[in-house]
Parts: sequence; structure tokens; C-alpha cells
Amino acid sequence: MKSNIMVLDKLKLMRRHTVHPSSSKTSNLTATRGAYGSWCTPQGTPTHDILTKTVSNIETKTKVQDDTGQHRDKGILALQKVRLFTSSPPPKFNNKKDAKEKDTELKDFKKTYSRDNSLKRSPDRKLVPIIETPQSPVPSSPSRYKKCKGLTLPAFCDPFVPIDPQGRGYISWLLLVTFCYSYNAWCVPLRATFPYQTPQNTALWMVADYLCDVVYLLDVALVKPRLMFLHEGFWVDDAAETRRNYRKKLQYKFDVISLLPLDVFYFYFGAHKVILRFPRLLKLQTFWEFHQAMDRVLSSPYVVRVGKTLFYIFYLIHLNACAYYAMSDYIGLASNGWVYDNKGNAYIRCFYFATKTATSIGKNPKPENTAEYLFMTAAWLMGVFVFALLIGQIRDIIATATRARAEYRKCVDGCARYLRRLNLPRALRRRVACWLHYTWTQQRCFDESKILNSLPFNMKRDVALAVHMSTLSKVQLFRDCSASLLRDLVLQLRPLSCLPGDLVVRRGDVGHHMYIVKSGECYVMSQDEKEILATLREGSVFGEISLLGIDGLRRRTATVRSRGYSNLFALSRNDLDAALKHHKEAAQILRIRADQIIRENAARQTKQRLAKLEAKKSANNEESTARKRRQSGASNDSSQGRRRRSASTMSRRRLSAVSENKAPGDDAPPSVKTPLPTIVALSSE
Ligand SMILES: Nc1ncnc2c1ncn2[C@@H]1O[C@@H]2COP(=O)(O)O[C@H]2[C@H]1O
Repeated sequence: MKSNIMVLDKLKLMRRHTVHPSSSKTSNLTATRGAYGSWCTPQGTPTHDILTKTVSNIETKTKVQDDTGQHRDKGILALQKVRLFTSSPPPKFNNKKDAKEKDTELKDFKKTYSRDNSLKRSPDRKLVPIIETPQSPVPSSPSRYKKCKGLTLPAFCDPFVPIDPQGRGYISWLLLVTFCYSYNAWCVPLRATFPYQTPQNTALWMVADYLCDVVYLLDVALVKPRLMFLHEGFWVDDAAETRRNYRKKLQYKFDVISLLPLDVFYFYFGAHKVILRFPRLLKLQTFWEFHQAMDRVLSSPYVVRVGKTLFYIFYLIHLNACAYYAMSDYIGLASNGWVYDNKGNAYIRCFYFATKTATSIGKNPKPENTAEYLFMTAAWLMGVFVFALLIGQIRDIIATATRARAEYRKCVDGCARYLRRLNLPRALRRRVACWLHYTWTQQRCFDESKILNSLPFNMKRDVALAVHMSTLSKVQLFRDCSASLLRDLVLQLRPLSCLPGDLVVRRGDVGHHMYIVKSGECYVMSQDEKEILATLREGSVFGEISLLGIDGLRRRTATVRSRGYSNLFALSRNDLDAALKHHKEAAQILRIRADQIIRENAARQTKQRLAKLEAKKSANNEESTARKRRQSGASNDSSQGRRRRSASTMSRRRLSAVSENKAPGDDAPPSVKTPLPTIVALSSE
């Protein structure tokens, strides 16, 4: 509430200032339904904007009433828009069910968004209050400024449209002005000292000169006065204000002096007195401004920095060469051993001399008079101090550019040395090296929190959200819960890289972390690790069951392995507990899901046990039927055998009776050898 009042007060104070929204890029993130098996797999994707609403915006939730209409009528107020939220479209969902809003803050965001939109469209409420971050002011409705009737000029060329100092148009313009400045900076001393401006080419030089002057003039008269500027965090685009702001600056004075038309004295001194154009060299601020802008815009600003330093070095040598030629000309070309001997290309020879004297002592032409001694002393001093400084600067720039890589090398070397000293197996050492390399290629750092630590908390959180948004927006948990859960957790997520086959969690271990798959795939393995229970892909969550301690389960219920290379986010038990304390709905969702997995796993295990029992039972049945069959087969065999044996015995007896003249059946029956029952033999195997 307090913050609301403060913002309102500030806005009242800022009445003359117009505030612009940043580039209203719309987010295309639409809901995607992945073909994943796990509950925790991504289904829909809320837009980045909705989840990342600039923290300060969300936290303050300031709503400023639109009182601008009446004030504008009175011509008092230039305040136009105070926007609460960015103007991205609402998330699209694949099906109606997904589109149903949960009772979360996302819903609130959407409401605010639609309210914002409807206000924009309503004809009687043209002005919508907008609070904007100062990063990139882009006029929200340039047509508002277009007063050039009948002309359809691009915004940059329209003299009534304020200019975004970070926009492409302005940076391109700075490039043009910098080019003109460089032309003047190099050509004025060159033409003033060397005999390169002749009566034949004077006209050409003059055309180039005056084209540059036109650019200078346009810059001072039409571009710089329209530049929007930041005032207490608000972009001011009021024409009178921007003009006043420019005129207040020292740059304006230099810009005006740089346009002094001293060339009129050509009529008196002649067009060869190019030194009269010296004021053009005072527009140095634009040159610096251009480099600053490029430094901000380019992804590798080191190139710009090295380029600027090299420009200084070459320019100093150029000035030195011009001074050497001027002195030689003054003393008399080829008049002694020190001056330019008037042979070869004058500029190249003098430039060579200037480079040599600036970078080395000794083996240079010996000065022969006081002026030459003074020149050489100045050249050497410039070499020692200025050049040493500039070359040192280049070394620093390159060191800064490669610092991260140097740190990586240091870390890898240190680790390798340590492992070798411990005499660890070569395979393990290779694995560690592989992990270091992979983590580096993925993250370009080993601890990103170190990099962000210097930022204020909210900004750090916004950066982390922006960096990890593509993954986090796919996590179903964050979709189902309030957006603040994501903001609470995003800074606690620790990136983790896994190599192919790496064990992320082991069944039976005590759980300390929960994981989110950022990229790659992980397998949830069955108890015997022979079966894959689930494949977890980007946006999937796992390892929560042992953290929640459902049914007293504090240990991992399954083993999870990384399939190939995978990148995960790890969230510690303490951080999760702290977040769940304030997000009961998330705790409930996690618990329900965990319950579901536990039930599924239990059902699967019971099913497997039953299947095993069934298999055993059927094996037993088969065995017993086989046994019976064998037994019955054996009894048949034995009765037949017995019959066969008794028959043979009878025949033998008959034979012996015949031989001994005994009647068959006179003897006692012989003991019959019964064969062993097959079952006995089988069971004993
Ligand atoms: N059947 C399953 N499907 C998907 N994920 C599972 C399955 N079984 C276990 N998990 C996950 O694997 C994790 C192993 O550690 P936790 O028991 O802490 O939490 C477990 C679940 O997140």
C-alpha cells in the first residue's frame, strides 16, 4: 500500500514526463504437450511474461488510476502510460481443459492483462497508465507524434518523434556521425601538413568536407534535441524537455563549437588552409557515445574496446607522422640526416618513422638541432607513457575477455593434478575430466551463482528466471501452482551435469535433493534395474518422494540414471521445505503425485509378484502332470516288463526243466527285481 502511494506521488511529480513501454515483443510460448510418460512431464507452457512479470511490478501491484485524460485537455500533463504488466498475449493452450485457469496468481495476471487491453481499446479511455522499466524506451504509439501531415517518414526521420537513445536508428546515426568525425580527425591534419590537397582535387575534398558538415548540422539541430532521457527512472520524451536537456550538456557546447564556420576565412587565406577546419575535431563526444552504445549492444564488446584503443594508437602515430613531416618541411626536406629525405611515399615513410620513434629507443635518426631533440624527446615520452598505457589496456581487455576460459583451465589442471597425486584409477580421472569439460561447454562457468551475486536480489531472480525460463515453464508443478512458487525457487536451483549412465539417485539412499530435468533424458529403473519404469525428459521432476517423507519413506524408491549427457536442476530438501511452507498447494500437488507414483509402483510390484507366483504355480502344475504322466508311463512299463520278464523266466524254466527234466512251476518263485520308480530318480536329480 505504502509503495502504491509512493509511486502515485512520484507520478504526480513527474507530470511533464512521458513514460514509454519497452519494446513490446510478444511471447510466442504456447502450450506444448510432450509425449512423456511421467506425471511430472510438461503439458502446457505459461508465457514467460506471466511467470516473470518484473518482480517489482508484481510485488508492488501498483494500480494507478487514469486521470490523464482531463489533464491532457488542460495541456498540463504529458504523462501517458503507466503500465503494470508487459503486453504479451495470454498463453495459448492446446485444449480447452488446459485453458481452464487454476486458482492461482496466473489467473490474476491474466485478468490484469485483459483489463489492460480493454482499456487500450476503449475509445474514451485512450491513455492507459503504464509503469515501465527504463531499459528500452520505444514510443508506444509513434503515430501520436506524427505531425508531418501528408508525409510518411520513418520514426527516426520525423522531427516530431522522440528518439530512443538505445534504438537501432540512433546507433546507426551515431555510426554515421562517427565516420564523419573520423574523416575530419584523420584528414584535417593530413591535408594541413602533407601536400595531398592540390588545386586539382580541392573541389573533391570540399564536397567531402561539406557532406560531413551537413551530418554534423543535422545531428545538432534535429537528432540530439529529440533524444529521450532518463529522469529519476522515467523516460522523458517531451520535445521541450529533450531539447532543454541537450542544451544543458557540455556536449552541446562542443557540438556547436565544432560547427564554427571558420572556413569562411578560406576566402582570405585560401582553400589550402585546412587547419581552419580544426573545430570539427571537437565532436569527440559523439565518437565516445558511439563506442559506448556498441559496447552495450554487441555480444562481444571486447572487439569494440580493442578497436577503440587501436584507433587511439594509430591516431597518435598519425599525428606524430604529420608533425614529423611538418617539421621536416619547415627545416627543409632532406636538409639533414634527421628530417624526411623526400624519397618514396611521404606519408608511409613518415608513418614508419613515427612508429619507430614511438616504440623503440636507439637506432633512430640522430637529431641535429634543438627542435629535433625536443621532437624526439616528446616522441619517446609518448611511446613510454601513452603507448605503454594503451598496449597495457589492450592486454587487460583480452585478459578480461578470456578470464573465464583461464579460470576453467586452472580448475581443470588443478583437479587433474590432485587426482593424479591421489593415484586414482585412470578411468575415474578421465570421467572427472569429461564432467569438467561437459559442464564447462554447457554452462560456461562452474558456479553461476558467483556471477550473479553482485546483483540486487530481485534483479538476480529476474536474470535467473529469464535464463532458465524455457525449462521451468515446462514443469507441470510450476504451472499448477502460483507463479510466486517459481520465483521463490528459481534462485535455489543448482545446475548439475550428468554423464551417460551416471547414477543420479540410488534406490535405498537417503534423499537430499529433488531434480528437474533441464535437458537430456533420465531413466527410472525397476528394483532389479532390468526394466525401465519411466523416461524423464525436459521439464520432468523426480526425487521428491523421499523428500516429502510420505508413509515414512525417507529413502529413494527407485534408481534414476542419466541416459546420455543430461543437465538437471537440483533443489535441496531445506529449500523445498522452506518453499512448501508458504505454498501449501504445491505441497499438496507434490504429495498427490508422489502418492500416485507410490501406488503405481506398489501395484506394479504386486502385479509382478502375482505374475511370479502364477508362473511358479503353473510350473509346478506342469511338473506334477509331467510327473504323473511319467509315473503312469513307468507303471505301464514295469507291468509290461514284469510280464515280459515272467514270460522269459517261464521259458527259461521250461528250458531248464526240459534240460533237467523238471516240470515248469516246481520251484519257488524267484525274487523279482523291480525297476526304480522314475519319480525317485527325478527327485533325486
Ligand atoms: N514409476 C515411476 N515413474 C516415474 N517416476 C518414478 C517412478 N518411481 C519412482 N520415480 C521417481 O524416482 C525417484 C527416486 O527417488 P524418490 O523416491 O525420492 O522419488 C522418486 C520418483 O520421483
